[in-house]
Amino acid sequence: MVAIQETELRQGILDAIERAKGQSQSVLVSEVHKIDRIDPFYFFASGREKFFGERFFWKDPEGEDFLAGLGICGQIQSDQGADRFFHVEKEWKRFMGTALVFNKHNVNGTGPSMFGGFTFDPLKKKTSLWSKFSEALFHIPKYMLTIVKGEAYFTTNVICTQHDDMSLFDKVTREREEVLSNAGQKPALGRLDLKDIIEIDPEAWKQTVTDVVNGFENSELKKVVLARELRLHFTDEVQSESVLANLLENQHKSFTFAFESNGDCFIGASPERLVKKDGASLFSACLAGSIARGITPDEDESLGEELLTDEKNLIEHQYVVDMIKGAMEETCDEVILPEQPVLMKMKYIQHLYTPVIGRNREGTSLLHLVNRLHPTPALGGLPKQAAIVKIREIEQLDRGLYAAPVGWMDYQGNGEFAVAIRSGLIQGNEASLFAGCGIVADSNAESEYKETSIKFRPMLTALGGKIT
Ligand SMILES: C=C(O[C@H]1C=CC=C(C(=O)O)[C@@H]1O)C(=O)O
Ligand SMILES: [Mg+2]
Repeated sequence: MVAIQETELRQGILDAIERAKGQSQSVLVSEVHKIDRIDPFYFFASGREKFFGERFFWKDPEGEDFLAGLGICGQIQSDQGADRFFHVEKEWKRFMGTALVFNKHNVNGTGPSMFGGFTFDPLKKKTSLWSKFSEALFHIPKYMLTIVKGEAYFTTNVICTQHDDMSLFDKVTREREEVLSNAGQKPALGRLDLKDIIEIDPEAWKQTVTDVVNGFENSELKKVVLARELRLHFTDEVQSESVLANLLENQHKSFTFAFESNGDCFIGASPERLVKKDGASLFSACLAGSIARGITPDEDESLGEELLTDEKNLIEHQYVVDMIKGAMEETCDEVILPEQPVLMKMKYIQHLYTPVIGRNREGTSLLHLVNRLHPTPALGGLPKQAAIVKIREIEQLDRGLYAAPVGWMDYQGNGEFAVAIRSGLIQGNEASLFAGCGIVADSNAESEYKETSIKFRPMLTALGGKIT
């Protein structure tokens, strides 16, 4: 069992209550301890009973960084369209401006941090599907486990108001002990009993692809990413833990995430980084252009070769490279990227991949970069604004957080956002899965349809579906 012996929390809470009285606003106290390693998945799962609907999980593709949060001690949200990035940034700064932080460890993702995301397009008409998520939604957890390079850190966040007294300290330390004593236990996972899969209007989707291709000639548009949806029904309630366990087992080289809000859970295993900030170092990625994996090593290699030389996929990819390079150059002194894409091989699919590294000029925040980059032409299209408008008009789908920035930021401004593809929304005993592909002048509706079918596989299999 992991125990926390020494704590500065008592004094912190005392000071924060005083501060809250003086300022007539609530004050966050955050304390970080280095602890013996706990499995972050066990930690997430251990919160089911007490914190269901208030949890998040995050793993980076290298499997080096994990964040898992239980409980919500603060929330930042916005349903405004245009300035939601700015709003979240402003609220976060306001929160952090008064916070008392006890953190001896200079490690990203420890101390006060928020986890969440921005929907793909706040101006798209919202359906009931995404009613549990705002256009921008971030949670500051009560308890957070951070694993960085094998070392474990535990953050306790407490909000103190002018009306609190020291009974708050007793309450928090008792709850924290309980959280830590449950956290190391292997969870019992529920069965996933998938009843049926409804493919939402595939013929209409193919027709839309053909219409977009035919429309390119007389328009400024060069690329539009179109997505489609599967609706799944289960015999029983789907436990996000079971899905997450399957994703962690099978999708190693992915950002694996789960984000709960009001009982629904957005979950996925995405190969695509939007942007990571570590001090002045920035990392982004261009990921577009796809082909299946081969059954034999020879077939796999020749499919990879085909992708690396295929004109249509190279164009689809190059649009993304040009946009990300241009955006990074605006805020970086130096931007480094290889001249040619390489292959990124995932379990069921291979992609063209160009990593981008930059040195950030001082003052550019992570959320500014997220705003500037989203959506890249791997998710929206080119030109950016015209593509978003086109998708808004013709796509028969409420994307919500699909293809949108999902990730975390800490109180020092470091953090990471993935592009939430290969993802789905779990709602009781139903789920919606989403997959899209980049439509360019040389696209063919049938082969784009097949490409989306492959892209459904990671989530479909994680939910107990069969590979077709
Ligand atoms: C939009 C998706 O994939 C994007 C990322 C990689 C490759 C893509 C492609 O080749 O079309 C897409 O741009 C998705 O998986 O839903
Ligand atoms: Mg494609």
